[in-house]
Amino acid sequence: MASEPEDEKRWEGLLRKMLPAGAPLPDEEHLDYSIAIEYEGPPLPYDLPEVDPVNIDSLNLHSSSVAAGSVEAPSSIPVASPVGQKVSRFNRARNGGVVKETSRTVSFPTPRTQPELRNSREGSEFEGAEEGFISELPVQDSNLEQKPIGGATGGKRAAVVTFNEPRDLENEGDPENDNDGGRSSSPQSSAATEQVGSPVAWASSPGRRSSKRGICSRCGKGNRLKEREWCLVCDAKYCSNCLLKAMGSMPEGRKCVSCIGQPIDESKRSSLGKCSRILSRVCSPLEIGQIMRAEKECPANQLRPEQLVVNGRQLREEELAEILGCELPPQKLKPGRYWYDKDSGLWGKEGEKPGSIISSKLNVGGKLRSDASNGNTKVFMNGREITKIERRMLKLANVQCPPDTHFWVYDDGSYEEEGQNNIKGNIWGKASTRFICSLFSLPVPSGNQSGAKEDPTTPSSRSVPEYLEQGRVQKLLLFGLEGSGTSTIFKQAKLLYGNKFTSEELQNIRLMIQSNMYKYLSILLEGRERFEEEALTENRISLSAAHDSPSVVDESEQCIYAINQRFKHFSDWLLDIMATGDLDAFFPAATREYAPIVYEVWRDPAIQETYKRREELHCFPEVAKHFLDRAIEISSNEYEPSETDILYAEGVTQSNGLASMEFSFDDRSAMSELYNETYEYPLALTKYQLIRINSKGLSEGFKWLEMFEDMRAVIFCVALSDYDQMWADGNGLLHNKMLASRDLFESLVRHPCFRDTAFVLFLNKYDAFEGKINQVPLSACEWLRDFSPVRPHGNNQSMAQQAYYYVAVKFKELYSSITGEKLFVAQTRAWEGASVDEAFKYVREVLKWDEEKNDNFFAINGDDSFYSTEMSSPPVRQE
Ligand SMILES: Nc1nc2c(ncn2[C@@H]2O[C@H](COP(=O)(O)OP(=O)(O)OP(=O)(O)O)[C@@H](O)[C@H]2O)c(=O)[nH]1
Ligand SMILES: [Mg+2]
Repeated sequence: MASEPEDEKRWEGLLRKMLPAGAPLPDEEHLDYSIAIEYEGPPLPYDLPEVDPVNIDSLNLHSSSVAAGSVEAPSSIPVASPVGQKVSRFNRARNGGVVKETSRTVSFPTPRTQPELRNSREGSEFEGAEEGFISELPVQDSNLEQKPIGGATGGKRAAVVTFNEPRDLENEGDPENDNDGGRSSSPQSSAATEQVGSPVAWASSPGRRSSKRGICSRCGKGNRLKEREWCLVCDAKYCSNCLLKAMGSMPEGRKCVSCIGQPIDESKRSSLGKCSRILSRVCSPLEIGQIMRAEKECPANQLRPEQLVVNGRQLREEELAEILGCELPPQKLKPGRYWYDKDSGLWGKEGEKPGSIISSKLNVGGKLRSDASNGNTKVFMNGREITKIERRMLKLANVQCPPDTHFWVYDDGSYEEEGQNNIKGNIWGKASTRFICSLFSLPVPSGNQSGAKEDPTTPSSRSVPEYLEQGRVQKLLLFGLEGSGTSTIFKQAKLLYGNKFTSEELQNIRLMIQSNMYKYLSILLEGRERFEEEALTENRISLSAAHDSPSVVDESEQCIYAINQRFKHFSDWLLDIMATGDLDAFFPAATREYAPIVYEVWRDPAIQETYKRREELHCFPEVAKHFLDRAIEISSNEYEPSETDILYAEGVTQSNGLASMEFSFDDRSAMSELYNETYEYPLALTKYQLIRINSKGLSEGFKWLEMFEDMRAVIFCVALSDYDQMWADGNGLLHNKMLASRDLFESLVRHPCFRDTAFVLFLNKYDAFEGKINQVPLSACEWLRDFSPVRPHGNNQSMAQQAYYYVAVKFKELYSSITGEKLFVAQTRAWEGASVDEAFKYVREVLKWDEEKNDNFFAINGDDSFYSTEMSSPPVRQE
């Protein structure tokens, strides 16, 4: 850890660099807070106001009007200064386009000057130097940032989750106000409210971080892309150069020297003890270890009992100690109002479904109330009326729960009806129930607590404990119209990110492959019948035209689509089975028995002729050949699907199409790679849970979607090559498949569950699209009929690219017309691992940017026309 003398040395060195050679070092008291500005821009169409060198406040400065290309004379220059500070240099050069701060000498920021400093940051935030870089990353809507955070404009969620009333409503909605808004919601004011003893006062306030962006509170230098370290108490933040000077030896973790001893800003509690990248650059791992420990353990940063209300009663000192000291305490406890069921150990935020299961039998807070979680199901668990989602989970777990049922649930999950003294079972006993709980963010007891034996081969039981730590897993819902490629993408992600297929899953996939083989063959046989009939009819017509009499030739002999009697019997048998939907009844027994004939039929010239016309066959997938060529091998008992087979097998699971996996990847973003940031200190990896649902499962009016309300993002998958395909809806009506995809997408975007959820569009099957676009015009889909490609060299690639962008833009326009937000688009070829990997990394970037947008850390000011910018910028990902 840097000692104080070392700090001093560093500081001295800094000052010496700033001062003219040989100048004496001023003592701290006499340091000026001075600003030097250089304007490097083209001649301005107005004159910069004369500056009173003594009092920069005479300028009445605002931001935003001076930027490259701005022609409107601003009433002011984008610089404001601390009240009453001297200007040492104010330099106006006129040969560039931006106002740029060149140097500052600063004194220690005192608590009084920090909020004032924030004003001065506004000016230099649009430096514009990184435009090229920005275009490589998901660019945010420039209009977005002007929206009030969480305002009524349909804006997305603020990144900081609150479950109490915000402290300062006035400032919260208005980022502009936030120049001093930080002050009104500053720790000082929270400390004052705290005296009143209301935990509400400690709620996180989404507005508080608003407009501070990337300007260092100490040196005033700004760069919207560089990271800053925030003080845990106040709104000040520091660049890597100023961090150590401003925060000293950090005896209570990351706090300005002047904030030491003060309670932390509760919205930052979740970052306690988590090292940031910037800190890992300026301190050694040993120092970081000490700082992080101090941050987590020092008394000033601890929760206080009065900040927690449990079952309607504020906690006492010893109760807080009991909760924090128990075997299974609530994770990431924040100030607020909670309910606690001491019999089952269920714990949740007041008015909400249970969030976790903690140790039972703790004597804390008041008595559990029936309306604790605001349920309205008339089903009661230990006296609490449960929520709808809990009731659904119980139903799926086969627990009978008609209205007016009163359960008694114990901490091991066993339950009985009240007054019956007869244990009926264990709610969380089955792996499937725990799986459902994990999908719907309902807690399950941890392994040793539930006593339930976990089957280590099921994905659910392996991953469930991870979900207990709420907030660590980002849920991604993967969805799309039938055949769009969601299961291929899911499996690809599973292979990519180290999730092994369990033996049960492999067995499922094997059966799927074997049964699909018969499906493919039946499509061919049906097509063959049709082609044969057509050929014969044509033949008859031409013969009768030629001879003016009915033909006497044996027609079937001549037709290329004719098959022999044995195959004909087999064909009739198979098509009958397929028609009755009874295929599964024959498996797996029939698999081996019929394998030789399947292979023979497939090799038959009539079937090969039919295969040549596969484009005319409804729902005949490209992968069919891959499997039919190996019919005998696939049908054998020893067959184990290879990775390619797994990918090509259509589907993930045989049953309901619901599949889930957890993964994480290196958290370094493209940004950090570009900045050559090194990770000397291990950073926590973000975990993702990818949930894939089958669109067929949604036939009941999207009822299921309600279960997925807490998704971090929806990944909507569209097969690009579907633009000329037809698709039959539930009523058998045929629609263009791209249109059907669009409509499905629209219903999802409009669905209330996803109002605050980011969307990423995967435009899949680019390979098939590339192959098709020159044969079939994009206008085969009426929605895309306005596509008018430029044909510079008539080359396929550029045509496919143009068409791809066009489709992307159509979806983006649709999305933005509904939400006012930007849709992010990635191109995928699900069969290629690298392509899927890139797409998921893109999702990771989008989520980071989405978070930052909500935090309003970075203000991105960009031109946002769909055609000019988007065609070259990554909201549509380029390959
Ligand atoms: N050419 C090509 N085919 C693909 C691609 N992605 C998936 N497919 C194939 O398209 C077909 C449908 O893909 P699936 O992953 O099963 O699609 P899905 O969304 O799961 O569809 P359902 O299972 O019907 O709900 C399969 O035969 C895949 O092998 C791709 O990028 N290019
Ligand atoms: Mg599938």
